[in-house]
Amino acid sequence: MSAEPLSRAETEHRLEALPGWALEGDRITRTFRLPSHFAAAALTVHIARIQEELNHHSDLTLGYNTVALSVHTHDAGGAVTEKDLELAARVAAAAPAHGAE
Ligand SMILES: C[C@H](O)[C@H](O)[C@H]1CNC2=NC(N)=NC(=O)C2=N1
Repeated sequence: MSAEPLSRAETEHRLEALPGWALEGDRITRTFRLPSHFAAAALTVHIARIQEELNHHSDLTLGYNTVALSVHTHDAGGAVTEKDLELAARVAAAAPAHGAE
C-alpha cells in the first residue's frame, strides 16, 4: 500500500466515507463512545490486534468510556497516507460490535 502523502483535499474527501473521523493538523482522528469502561478497554485490545496485522499504529487513548485514535504515517514524514485510511476503515468496521458510537 502506498505511503505517499495525501493532500488535505484528498484526505477530506476520503473521510466523507468515514463518519466521525476528522483531519486534525496532520493526523486523522476519531473518538468512540462505549457503553462501559470495560467495553472501551476491550475495543482498545481489538484495535491493537488490527494495528499489528497492518503494522500501522495509532496513538490510542482509553478514557472512562471512550477510545480516541489519532494517526498519521511516520514513514511519510508524519503525513496522512492510504495506510492511515486503511486503519480507520478497519477500526470503523470493528467498533460497532463493541457497542461503540
Ligand atoms: C518498522 C515498522 O514497520 C514501522 O516503524 C511501522 C510501524 N508502525 C507504523 N505506524 C505508523 N502510524 N506509521 C508508520 O510509519 C509505521 N511504521
